[in-house]
Amino acid sequence: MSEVVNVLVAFAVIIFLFRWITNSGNDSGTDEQRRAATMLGFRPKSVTPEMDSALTNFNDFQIESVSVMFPDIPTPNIHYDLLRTGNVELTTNKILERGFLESPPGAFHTLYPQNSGSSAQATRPAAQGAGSSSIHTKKTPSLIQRYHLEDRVEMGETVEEEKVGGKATWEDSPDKREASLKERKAQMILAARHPGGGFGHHQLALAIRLDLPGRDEISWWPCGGLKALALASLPSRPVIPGTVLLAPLIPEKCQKRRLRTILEKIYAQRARDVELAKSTPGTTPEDMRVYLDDLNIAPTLISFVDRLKRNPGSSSSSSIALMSEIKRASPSKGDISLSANAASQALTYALSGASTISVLTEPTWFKGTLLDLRLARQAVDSIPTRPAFLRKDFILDEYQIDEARLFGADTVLLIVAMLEPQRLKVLYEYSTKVRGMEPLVEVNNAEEMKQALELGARVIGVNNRNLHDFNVDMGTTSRLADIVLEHNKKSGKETILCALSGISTREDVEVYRNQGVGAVLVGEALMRAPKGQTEVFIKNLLGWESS
Ligand SMILES: O=C(O)c1ccccc1NCC(=O)[C@H](O)[C@H](O)COP(=O)(O)O
Repeated sequence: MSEVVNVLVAFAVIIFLFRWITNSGNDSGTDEQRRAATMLGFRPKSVTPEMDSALTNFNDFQIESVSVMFPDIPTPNIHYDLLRTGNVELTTNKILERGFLESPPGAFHTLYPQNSGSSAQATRPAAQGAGSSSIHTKKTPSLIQRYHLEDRVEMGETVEEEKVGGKATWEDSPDKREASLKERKAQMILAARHPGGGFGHHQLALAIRLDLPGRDEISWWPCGGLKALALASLPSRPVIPGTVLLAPLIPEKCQKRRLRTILEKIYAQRARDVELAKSTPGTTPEDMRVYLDDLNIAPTLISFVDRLKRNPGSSSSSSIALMSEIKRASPSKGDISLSANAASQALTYALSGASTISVLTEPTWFKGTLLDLRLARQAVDSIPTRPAFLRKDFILDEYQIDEARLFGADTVLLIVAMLEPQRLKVLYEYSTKVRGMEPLVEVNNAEEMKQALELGARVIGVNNRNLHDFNVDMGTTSRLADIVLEHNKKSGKETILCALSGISTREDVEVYRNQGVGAVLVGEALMRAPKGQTEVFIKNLLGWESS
């Protein structure tokens, strides 16, 4: 009997699933939505009309809401993330937690081409017909009206900022909690409104909404429930009154919490740099495609992996290759060698036996450029076994991989700590499959190492420097070396393990050599070698004196 019931239940579940799947297929929207889903690889969420707005397009409103709080984040990134989340709160949370949002893929720009006109135009899907956008014209009450604060405003009530910034207390009954919450909201509105006699309406509305993910959760929100206000205080241009007005409300501890690490700052700056380059005539993504695919004018490519296996010590059983870096400055050390000439430095490295020349092309913190890469490459181009060139940068977009190729790189750096797994995979595949370059995948711990191995990376660099706090721990590579050796043994693969950062002595190199490390990347120590002594320094460092 129970078997019959089981079969009936199973049958009912199958029918239900079948109907659900087929119905959701029917619901799956217009041709444009289906096309967008196919091109983006996920079904874009329609944007919900969740807040009052004088703006007529909800998409715009949501993007604008995030954008005023995070002017550092490029608008396309915000738009792309909102298509995934469909929700301002989820997107802002993501920015708070990670400090950045991924750049959208090329398909996004085809669907949502940038338009110099109104933001409404700029953010609407290209495929969408004029009549399909939502028009929201309803006149909405102000925050003062919505929270019934007219009388308090009339009476000239003021609220001290410190009072608002205090920690939320957990009241012992639902009624008291409700009342306390209501009062907190009222105080936030009054405090924000009072000093300047006005505030950025939708910004504050958003702050209040974010402050209440669920009534019962308020006591667990960070910073005493003022998370949203902390958002509004992130470094920004003070264009909207609410932004400057709200900033002083943030308790000091919250401000500290929200300080971004250097890696996050570099990411945000690089994302802006990429958007600028993409929108500059002559270097648009389409121009890059023409240079690389139609005209085929990128300098010739060599195999990074093969080149790493060849070095002045390759005849010995424990050979170790050198990746020598051109690095004028760094966030941790400031200026290192501002007068360095990339071309002459590259020639010296090549003649000293380097397998790879790593060129830092990041301008703001490292004082490098793509021109350095191009000239360094040109300086050694006639050497028959020239070193491979690594574009050492903070790669977050396929566009930078195209730039790298065009300026003469044979490989690019992909930093696991900086990229979401899916994005890392996309960039890895783009580099290998589309541009023919095996990247150097950088990791800093066992979790990231696992990710790099799952990716199938053939060259993995362990950075001894923690890019969030600059701490250099030379044992980092040593601790992770076994994972790679084990992986190689099991898989029969030959993943090359590289040690990055902090290497300056022969002893450093010897330790790694004995641990099966295949290459060391050295920057500062080489850049600081006395003039004319770089070649001697390298030969001594790698133990190549007799070669
Ligand atoms: O070098 C830094 O201060 C730094 C800070 C934040 C992100 C990256 C950073 N450096 C990039 C590197 O990984 C190094 O340039 C490279 O490994 C060489 O290191 P070193 O030999 O110590 O110059």
